[in-house]
Amino acid sequence: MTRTFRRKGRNVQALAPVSLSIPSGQFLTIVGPSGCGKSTLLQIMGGFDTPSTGTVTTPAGPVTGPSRDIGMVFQRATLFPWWTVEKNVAWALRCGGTGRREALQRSRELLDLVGLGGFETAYPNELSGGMQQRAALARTLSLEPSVLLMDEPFGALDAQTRELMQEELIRIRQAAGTTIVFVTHDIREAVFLGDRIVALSGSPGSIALDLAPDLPRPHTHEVMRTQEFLDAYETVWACIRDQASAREPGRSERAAEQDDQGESA
Ligand SMILES: Nc1ncnc2c1ncn2[C@@H]1O[C@H](COP(=O)(O)OP(=O)(O)OP(=O)(O)O)[C@@H](O)[C@H]1O
Repeated sequence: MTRTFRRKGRNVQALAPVSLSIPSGQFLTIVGPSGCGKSTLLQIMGGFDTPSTGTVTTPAGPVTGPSRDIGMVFQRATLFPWWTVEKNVAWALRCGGTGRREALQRSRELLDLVGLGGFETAYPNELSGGMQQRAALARTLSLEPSVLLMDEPFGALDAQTRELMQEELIRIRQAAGTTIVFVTHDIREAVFLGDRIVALSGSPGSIALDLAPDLPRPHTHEVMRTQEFLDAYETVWACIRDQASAREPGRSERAAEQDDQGESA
C-alpha cells in the first residue's frame, strides 16, 4: 500500500509502497524516526484512514473502516470522566449489544486481568496515568478484537510504570492470543516486546529492516541483559542511525569535503 496526503496544494507522500504480512498471534513492533509514517500505517490498518493505493486484509476480509475486530489503543487513555472505570469498560460491551448485568460482570473480570481489581468503582481522575491506560486497554480488550493496534500506548508513562505495563501486555497477549501491532519510538521497547521488529525509514516511510530475533524466554525484563537482546538492539539502532545520518541536512556536502580532505592528506 501507499499513502499520499494533499497539503497546501502539494502532494506529500507519507508512505512509499509498504507490504507487510502479519501471521495471526504475532507481536509486531514498528519503530522509526518521527514523521516516518508509523501512525499513518497503523491508522490505515485500523480502517481509520484509507490507503492511496493497495489494501489491508484480515482473515475476515478487506478492511474498509473501523470494526470491533480490530481494537485501537492510543497514547493517552480516552475514558469518560463522568463514569466509573467499570462503567467505562461496560459501555463498550453495551454498545456491542451485551446486557447490562453481563457487561458489568465481564468488565470486572477484564479490570482484574489488567491488574485493576479493587478499583472498579474509581473514577478516571482518581487513577494514575498508567492505571487509566490499563482501563483503556481493558475496554478495548472487552470487544475481544483479534487484532490490537497500539500507537505509543506507554509513551506518557514513567519508566517504572512503563516496564510493568510492558510485562502486563505480554501476559495479557499470552492469555488472549491476540495479534498485536505496536508503534513506539523506543528501540528497547520495540525489541523487548516484539516477536518481530519492523523499522521504517522516513520521508516517505518504507521498510528498512524486518527482524525476528530469537530471544530467550520467559519474556521478562531479565532478557534485556542477554547477548541476543543486545545484538538485536544494536541491529535496529544501527539501521535507524544510518537513516538519520543519511537524512541529516548538508551531510552529503560535508561528507564530500571530508572525503576530499582524506584524499589530499
Ligand atoms: N492528515 C494528514 N494530512 C497531511 N499530512 C499528514 C497527515 N497525517 C500525516 N501526515 C504526514 O505524513 C507523514 C507521516 O506522519 P505520521 O504521523 O504517520 O508519522 P509518525 O512516524 O507516526 O510520526 P511521530 O513518531 O512523530 O508520531 C508526516 O510527514 C506527516 O506530516
